[in-house]
Amino acid sequence: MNQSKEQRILNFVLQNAVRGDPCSVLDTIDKYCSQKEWAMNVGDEKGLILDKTVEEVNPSVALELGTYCGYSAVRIARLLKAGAYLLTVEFNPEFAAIAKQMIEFAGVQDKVKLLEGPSEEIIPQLKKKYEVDTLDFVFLDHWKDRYTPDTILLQECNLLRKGSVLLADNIIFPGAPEFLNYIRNNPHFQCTNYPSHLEYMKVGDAMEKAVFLG
Ligand SMILES: O=C(NC/C=C/[C@H]1O[C@@H](n2cnc3c(NCCO)ncnc32)[C@H](O)[C@@H]1O)c1cc(-c2ccc(F)cc2)cc(O)c1O
Ligand SMILES: [Mg+2]
Repeated sequence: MNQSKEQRILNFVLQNAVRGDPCSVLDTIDKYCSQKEWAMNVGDEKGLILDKTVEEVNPSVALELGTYCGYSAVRIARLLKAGAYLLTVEFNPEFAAIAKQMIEFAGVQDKVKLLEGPSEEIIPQLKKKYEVDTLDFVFLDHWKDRYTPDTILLQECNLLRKGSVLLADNIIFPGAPEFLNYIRNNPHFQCTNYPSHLEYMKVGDAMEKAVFLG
């Protein structure tokens, strides 16, 4: 059975990156996906916006929706302070298995909890089953039509507190128009747009930051 693209990305990392060095894992994925096979990692350009936001928030508890191969999980986890952790949610078992290996190879496994399942099932379990009080930072990068329902669900589950920061990928391409309309017209969120480019391409894209006002 021939390999998946995601398996090829992982193998390229295992063979070319430095074990325990998150930056080398990120650089190696970016090299593979810009030179050999495009993949939907947040990438190096939008990755810098993600980095700056994570550094600004300095979260104790972070959530990511849509792990995929683990690129942004490694990107976020490498910046977390001692004792802080990232919960990342992925419902495709093949991608989850790849991301697990990616996270372990990068050496950030002690800061990352990979939760396998659909976000709409996992979010309501975060308080009781995963002992979360509130979330300091949320990175949305899963199916674009799920950004809004999951943002509503996070509020319904009392997982956001005054100052919680959401960062959403792909505002322009593939686009999340319904989410943009929801979040920009919601008086409980203060929004900021960060223009950029689609990963590994010259196509325009953007990220949207939304601070929960309580
Ligand atoms: O579609 C994009 N991302 C989706 C990510 C999905 C990942 O997240 C997982 N996932 C999805 N929904 C859920 C869920 N809950 C919701 C469902 O129950 N719960 C848990 N996990 C979930 C999937 O299994 C994948 O691992 C995208 C496309 C382009 C793109 C640009 C240009 C092109 F030409 C083509 C594509 C660029 C990007 O940066 C992109 O992020
Ligand atoms: Mg994306």
